[in-house]
Amino acid sequence: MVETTRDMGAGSAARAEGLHRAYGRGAATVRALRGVSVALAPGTFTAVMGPSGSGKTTLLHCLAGMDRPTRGAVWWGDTAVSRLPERRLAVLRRRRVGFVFQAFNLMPAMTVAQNVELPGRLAGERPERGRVLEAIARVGLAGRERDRPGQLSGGQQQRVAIARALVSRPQVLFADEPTGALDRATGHEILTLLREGVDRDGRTCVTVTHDPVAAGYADRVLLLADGVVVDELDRPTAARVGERLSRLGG
Ligand SMILES: Nc1ncnc2c1ncn2[C@@H]1O[C@H](COP(=O)(O)OP(=O)(O)OP(=O)(O)O)[C@@H](O)[C@H]1O
Repeated sequence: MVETTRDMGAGSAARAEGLHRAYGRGAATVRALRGVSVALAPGTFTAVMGPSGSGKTTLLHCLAGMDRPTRGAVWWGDTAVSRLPERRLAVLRRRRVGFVFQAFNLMPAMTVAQNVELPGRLAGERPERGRVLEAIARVGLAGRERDRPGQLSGGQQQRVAIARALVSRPQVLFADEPTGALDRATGHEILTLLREGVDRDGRTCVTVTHDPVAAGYADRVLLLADGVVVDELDRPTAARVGERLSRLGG
């Protein structure tokens, strides 16, 4: 197991210390994470890879405050996320992190702008029109604010989902296989957009992917197997990632 201690401590945008996450009880217990420690330096792009069932989504959900570890701690800057009561966590999560899913998860009856506004509205806030338009423009969809998701291509729908995640100006953007439902060329556009957010806006980005080419957009790849980090690659190329993955049987 590789302990990624290099960036530990203050200064990380987010970090996990000794994360364990078990599902179920007794003989049926699944140990999805078995002691994962990772630190995400601000303004970096990390790809999380590994065989199916290795714990990638569980790690992302724990780091994003969407799931609670059974043991261990998650930090966003100086804030101990895993100890926050649910309501405070919900408020902080909306301000500090964004999340993008493989399946876009847009509301089909709502317009692009309404989808982007939705998280704020659900939190009882009045949408700031300027911020909403800025987020939509940032993902290259200026002028499409009144369209419904059904009028957009898959790649454009994922852009809307990214705008929705970015409207609160989060420090960390988590993406779980954001290109998994897209063809390669469209996936490339989405990854370029995520990369630009890191390079231009200084955002921290973490993405789960099965695709070595997608991992090549990241600064660092973490390889998971059986709930632990087994390897780490800096400045990955698709070829090197593919080679390491095949060693893992993933
Ligand atoms: N809510 C849950 N209840 C029970 N078991 C779960 C739950 N979520 C995940 N697991 C189990 O935890 C393990 C890790 O799952 P996880 O989804 O994190 O893996 P993954 O690496 O993201 O897999 P994939 O690449 O297939 O999406 C798997 O054995 C999975 O079946």
